[in-house]
Amino acid sequence: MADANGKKSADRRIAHCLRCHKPQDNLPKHLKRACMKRCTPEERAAEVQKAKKSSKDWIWANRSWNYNDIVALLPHRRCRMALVKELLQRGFFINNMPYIAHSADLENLAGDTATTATATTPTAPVAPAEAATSGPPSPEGSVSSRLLRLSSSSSSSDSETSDPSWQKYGRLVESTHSVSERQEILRVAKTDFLDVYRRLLVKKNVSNNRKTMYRYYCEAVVVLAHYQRPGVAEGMTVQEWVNRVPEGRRTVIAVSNQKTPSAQFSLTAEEEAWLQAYYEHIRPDDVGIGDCDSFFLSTKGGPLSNVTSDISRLHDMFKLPKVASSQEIRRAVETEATLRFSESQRESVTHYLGHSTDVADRHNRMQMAENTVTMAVRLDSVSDFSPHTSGQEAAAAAAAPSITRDKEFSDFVERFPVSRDGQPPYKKERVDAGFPEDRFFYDKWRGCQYTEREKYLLSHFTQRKQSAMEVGRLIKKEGWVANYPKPEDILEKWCPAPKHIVENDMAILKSVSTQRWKGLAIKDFGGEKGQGVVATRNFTKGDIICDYHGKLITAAEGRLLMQDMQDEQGYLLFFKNHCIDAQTFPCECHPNLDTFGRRISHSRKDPNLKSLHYVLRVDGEDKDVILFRALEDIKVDTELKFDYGVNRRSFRGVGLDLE
Ligand SMILES: C[S@@+](CC[C@H](N)C(=O)[O-])C[C@H]1O[C@@H](n2cnc3c(N)ncnc32)[C@H](O)[C@@H]1O
Repeated sequence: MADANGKKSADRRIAHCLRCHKPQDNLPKHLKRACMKRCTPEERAAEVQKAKKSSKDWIWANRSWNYNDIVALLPHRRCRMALVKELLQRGFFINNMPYIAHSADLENLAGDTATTATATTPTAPVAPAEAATSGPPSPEGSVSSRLLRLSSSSSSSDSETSDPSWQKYGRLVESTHSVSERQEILRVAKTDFLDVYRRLLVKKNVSNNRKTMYRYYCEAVVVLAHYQRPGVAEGMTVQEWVNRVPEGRRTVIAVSNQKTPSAQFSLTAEEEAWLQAYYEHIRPDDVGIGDCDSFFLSTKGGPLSNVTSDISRLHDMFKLPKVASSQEIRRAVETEATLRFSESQRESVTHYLGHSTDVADRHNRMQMAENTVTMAVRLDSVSDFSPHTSGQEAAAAAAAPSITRDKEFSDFVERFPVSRDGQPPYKKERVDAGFPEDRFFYDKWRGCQYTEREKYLLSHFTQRKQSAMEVGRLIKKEGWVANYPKPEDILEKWCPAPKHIVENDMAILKSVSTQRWKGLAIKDFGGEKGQGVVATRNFTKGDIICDYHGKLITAAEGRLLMQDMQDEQGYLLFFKNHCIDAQTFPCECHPNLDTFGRRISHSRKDPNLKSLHYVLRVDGEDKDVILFRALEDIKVDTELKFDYGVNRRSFRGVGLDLE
């Protein structure tokens, strides 16, 4: 130990002088000669202690950065990567930095600095504003081959590749991601998984294969994201699931069965919702005659016999190399823990990983739940699974039922109302307002915004399903740069609008009023049939095509008119106790137009339109309107036809398409 007089000591360590801020390899000597030469030995000794404590505290608390915090501080990627590079060069550690981000970001950074540090195909962007979605696995083979590689062959790369800090960076990437590497399947399969999840929530059809993939993924969450033995997923019972305990922002599940030592792990609200979706929407289909009590069921209805193989199959499905054993991932976690945590924390890690059989006896249940959550949160720093939830993912999460945090979130949105065009609050604002500093509410807020934007986009397409390009144009017009649905997703979600929406849709009201309907043309078919209407663009089933324009009279008046026409229906359309009379051409209100509705032909055998009654507020008045909806997808050039509900007599016996 160095003493205050600066005598040589075996324990002399470099510490910064807190007065001149310079590093000193012999601080007592430095203080005596420079910064505290007029002070007493006791004062210098106290200063040395203070400086040492300061060094120690700094190392404990400040040498490691969380990549997510850097993202919050520096949303702009270039600035962020410059800081990341600088921090790494200065020997800081950065946790939660997905290696995929390294590759892509480094590539960009390399561009900035005219280096050719090569990174293989990035599969997912990572920053929140950069829409995190996992793409297909890189064709380049093994996970490690996809880790950052610094090229040494390129001529222009010399400055960077020979820079030892870059090489150090490369090593760092490889060494810090051994756990996250093993979790790659969770990232790669997540988009597909969430797609099934959303479908389950809205009760859309999901194929059996996709359901199986979903179950494999849930098993992988338990084993790869929560480091549990496969036996835990195999042995977990419905009873144990039902009795899960909410604890803070997480949910704790205790599993005790003969297959494996007792285990307890904690899921985030999102993960809980995923497993609940399996439980509610997939598992019931697999329950066999035996009514097995296991939470996860094989498709034959029995308990799972080999979760390791299931996870392996999940890797096959996404063309990823076979996963390492769950034993290995737990070992990797322990190694990380050795580097990062104190001794007592490491002991808790061991318990969390289920290595100890006496966990259940050591604390009461609540205490255990609390410890489990603390441990799980701590272990999050080891993993980079789900570091960023994209808007779409967050929307799914926001829609998901959760037994935790709902109340808190309503306070959050009261404080930070969700708006279609606003921004979620920064971390500082969240913390200042008394909310947790993690991203849970932030992500959920973005999820709600995403849902609002989705609704907004869908509301624009009441009359007909647009093309992806048209949706894209609207998104661009709104000026959204992140957290918005893909046009293809909007198209997939599109469905014919319900009556009350149609009746209040401004675009439809306008077309009814002006009689300008797009995508239609009147064509002369000649002969007895005369004129008809053809599509000049493709329509989708459910699209509103046009109305039957005419004068509204009573059905009795309509029947009188028919008698005058020898029972021919002509241009009269009956509905309920009413009739629309379109005999007069041109009509008084549109003297220069040949309106489409009255020209549409009849077909009982093969109609592609259906007439429906609506009450629209046209020019300030409620108006009974007959709108035509497409009964099927209609291709360009197809003749439009609806069932007049008439017989041969009404066509003077010449109806071609009559029964
Ligand atoms: C509402 S109008 C349709 C437009 C009419 N074709 C025109 O040229 O103005 C109804 C009349 O069209 C003719 N029509 C409609 N559908 C037909 C069909 N499938 N075959 C033959 N004539 C048809 C009948 O003469 C019928 O009375």
